[in-house]
Amino acid sequence: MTDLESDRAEFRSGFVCFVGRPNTGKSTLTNALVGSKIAITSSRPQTTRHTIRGIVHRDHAQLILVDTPGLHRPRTLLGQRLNDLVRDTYSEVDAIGLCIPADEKIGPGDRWILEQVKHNARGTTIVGLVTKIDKVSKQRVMEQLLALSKLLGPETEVVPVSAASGEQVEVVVDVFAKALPLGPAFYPDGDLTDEPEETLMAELIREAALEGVHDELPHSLAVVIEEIEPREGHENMLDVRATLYVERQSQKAIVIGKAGSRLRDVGTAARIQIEKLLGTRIYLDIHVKVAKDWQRDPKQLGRLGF
Ligand SMILES: Nc1nc2c(ncn2[C@@H]2O[C@H](COP(=O)(O)OP(=O)(O)OP(=O)(O)O)[C@@H](O)[C@H]2O)c(=O)[nH]1
Repeated sequence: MTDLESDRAEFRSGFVCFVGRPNTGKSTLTNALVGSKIAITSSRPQTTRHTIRGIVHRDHAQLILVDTPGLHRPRTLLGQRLNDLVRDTYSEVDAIGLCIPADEKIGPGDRWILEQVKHNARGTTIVGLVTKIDKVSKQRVMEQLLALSKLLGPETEVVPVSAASGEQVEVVVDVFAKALPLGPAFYPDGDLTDEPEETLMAELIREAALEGVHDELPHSLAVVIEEIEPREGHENMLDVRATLYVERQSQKAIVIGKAGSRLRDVGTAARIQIEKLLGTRIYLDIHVKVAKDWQRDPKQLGRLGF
């Protein structure tokens, strides 16, 4: 065998997802691994909605990261569909990373998620990840690694990592790579995500609209990209028209703000992110509409892409 052939014979590729309570650093770790902002992150829990794949290319492996929304008790049809989606994801991946932040005690929520994973993905490799290690002392990291190892059992690997500082990120890649089946890459080098750009644009607008708002909004907010067109008379500039759906008039007022000031800020923040994503200037026009109880209405859910 030539060197190249033996390299190919050793190549591994497959699907990985990170699970854990809200705010445990799953999206940030995804971004650190992929090296580009593709999954939404925010300081607020439960903002990750769509199954977004980021692709990690290395000489010896390709990891396709599937970012799932957090599991939670379903109270609406949307909640139910999100949970179904998460469970399907568990059973389809090759390896699952259970994220536990270094600065929080392991609790019933973590144990419940582990039960769900074990129940829905028998035989799938589980890796324990102690995240945010930059936030605590080495001693505390050690204690958390031991606690997690005790929870997962002696056969399961546990890895400390900080997505913020980058410490151990490559170790995480290697540990997951080992868990993947031998086989060629699924995606050509250079592809970061197979989500259509429209979905990513909608996510960026949603993320900007959620920044700094209170608990009730996250699940009441959906964004649809209505139209993308080249701007007339402007080379290299796009007109993007988006609709931001809320469920109630009161939420519309929150999103728009006094004399439209908040919506303007949301538009600016989203525009900057979308321009980075597309590498071109855009003119972003966001309309806010009330779609009453869209979370409970199958027809509206379908239209909004759920
Ligand atoms: N210091 C530090 N903060 C981190 C690290 N990783 C994530 N964070 C912060 O923790 C918060 C939550 O991170 P996310 O990546 O959004 O968490 P998540 O698990 O995807 O959250 P959900 O989408 O709600 O499920 C954010 O404020 C991040 O900036 C890390 O390695 N170090």
